Amino acid sequence: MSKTIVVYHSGYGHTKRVAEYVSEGASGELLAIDAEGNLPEGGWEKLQAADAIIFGAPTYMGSPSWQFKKFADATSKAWFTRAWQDKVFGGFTNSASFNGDKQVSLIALQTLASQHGGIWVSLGLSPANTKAAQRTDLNNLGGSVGLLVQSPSDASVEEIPQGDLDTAKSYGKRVADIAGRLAK
Ligand SMILES: Cc1cc2nc3c(=O)[nH]c(=O)nc-3n(C[C@H](O)[C@H](O)[C@H](O)COP(=O)(O)O)c2cc1C
Repeated sequence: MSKTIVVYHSGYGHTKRVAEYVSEGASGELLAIDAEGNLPEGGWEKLQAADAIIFGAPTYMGSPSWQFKKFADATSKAWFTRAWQDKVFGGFTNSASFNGDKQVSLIALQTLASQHGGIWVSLGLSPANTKAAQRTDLNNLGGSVGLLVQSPSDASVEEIPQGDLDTAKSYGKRVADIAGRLAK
């Protein structure tokens, strides 16, 4: 079985809840970036041992949070030795607006994975974009590069649309399944 790590930052808990769904789908392990942009003790070793790494960050002012960016810059140590070459990668972002410039964050995560020589996994779901589509549907936000989640600005952590959370679980499973196939 492949080993997936979901490494994420969350300022107010919403992205953390999304990360939990992604991790559940992947049968993976969560690794939180703290409020100072640092990993806990042993975090880098966990990432090194993973077959798949899934990046997660809230979109703040049109890009991943600065704490995630601090982590991203710190991955340059792994980059120098090509330590993450050919690992499988995925990524997700969560923000308040339906659009909210989430795609900018997602492309930043995809670019980070590519800098490391990683194999990026797309969302792999058709969009639910008909008149009948609802927020309980899978991929109602119509993502393709990776996972998009919308948490309304006045929503509690428990009020994130269920369709987005189900999409998160499905995406985590997809990344882990692909990592499993490549690990054979
Ligand atoms: C500093 C800051 C900047 C934000 N910028 C955006 C933004 O550019 N687009 C958007 O849709 N939401 C934006 N939001 C809303 C957050 O993305 C949203 O509340 C998200 O659920 C926060 O996730 P978290 O609870 O994991 O921190 C911003 C929130 C903060 C605090």
